[in-house]
Amino acid sequence: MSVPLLDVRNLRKVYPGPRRGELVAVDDVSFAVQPRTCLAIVGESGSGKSTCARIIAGLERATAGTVAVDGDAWHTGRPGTRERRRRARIVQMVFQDPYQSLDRRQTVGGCLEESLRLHFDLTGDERSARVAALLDLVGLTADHARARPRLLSGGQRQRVAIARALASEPRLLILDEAVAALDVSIQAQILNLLADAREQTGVALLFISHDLGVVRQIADEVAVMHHGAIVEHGPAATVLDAPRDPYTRRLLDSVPRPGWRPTLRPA
Ligand SMILES: Nc1ncnc2c1ncn2[C@@H]1O[C@H](COP(=O)(O)OP(=O)(O)OP(=O)(O)O)[C@@H](O)[C@H]1O
Repeated sequence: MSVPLLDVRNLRKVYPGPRRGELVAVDDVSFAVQPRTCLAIVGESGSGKSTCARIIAGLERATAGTVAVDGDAWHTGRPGTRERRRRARIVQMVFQDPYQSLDRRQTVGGCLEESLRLHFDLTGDERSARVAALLDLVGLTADHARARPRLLSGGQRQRVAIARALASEPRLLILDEAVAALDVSIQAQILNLLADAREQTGVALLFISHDLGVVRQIADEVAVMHHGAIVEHGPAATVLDAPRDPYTRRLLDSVPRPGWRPTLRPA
């Protein structure tokens, strides 16, 4: 088997807990992401998904364990500026709320240009052409390039956040609940655009979500997290259609299916 793009081994994160105790947020987690594939990490709120993502992206220190990219071991402490920039060429992250991460005073075009300036030595014309190509990739136009985030819808803002993340031509995009705040029809559009981006750029996806319906639409492989540990990991069709672990089954049972009706209990 070829060297994975991302290889996470025995990751552990312990936070100080209540009353001088410890809170084990991530407990001996291992997984790999192959180039050009999508691994989804699913689980309920508090299961440790975001903590794993933040450690891989260098936003959080690991207590123990290793993260290797292309076989190159990454120090799991907090990286310095130069190392952060080097890693940003390889791994980018998109969060749930793009409004928080976009500069409200900056136009969409300005935001993409800034990212390109940070990572590449391009002429003005080359940069403009790259901005146009990125906008096109995420289904936005030159009109959007002149707009500021407050004039955009939630879905459009998330498109901008994805374009900005793709500007550095990363090998891996980590999406942490990136479609959770969007309407179902907008979610579907964003998932389609991620599939197109994957096809066109070859970027691999680490897709973090509590929503198994969404995961079914995008993932090749699924890892299920519960209380900080991975309880099941395999091809998406196997995990979602023939789960072996009781927790995965419970998680799947709680997803509304077509024709599902809420049970009304008397008050
Ligand atoms: N900075 C922190 N300090 C202390 N505890 C933390 C911190 N960040 C996360 N935790 C705790 O670690 C556990 C895992 O949190 P994490 O955010 O990774 O879970 P999650 O599965 O991503 O859930 P969510 O989707 O709600 O963020 C939770 O119990 C959380 O309260």
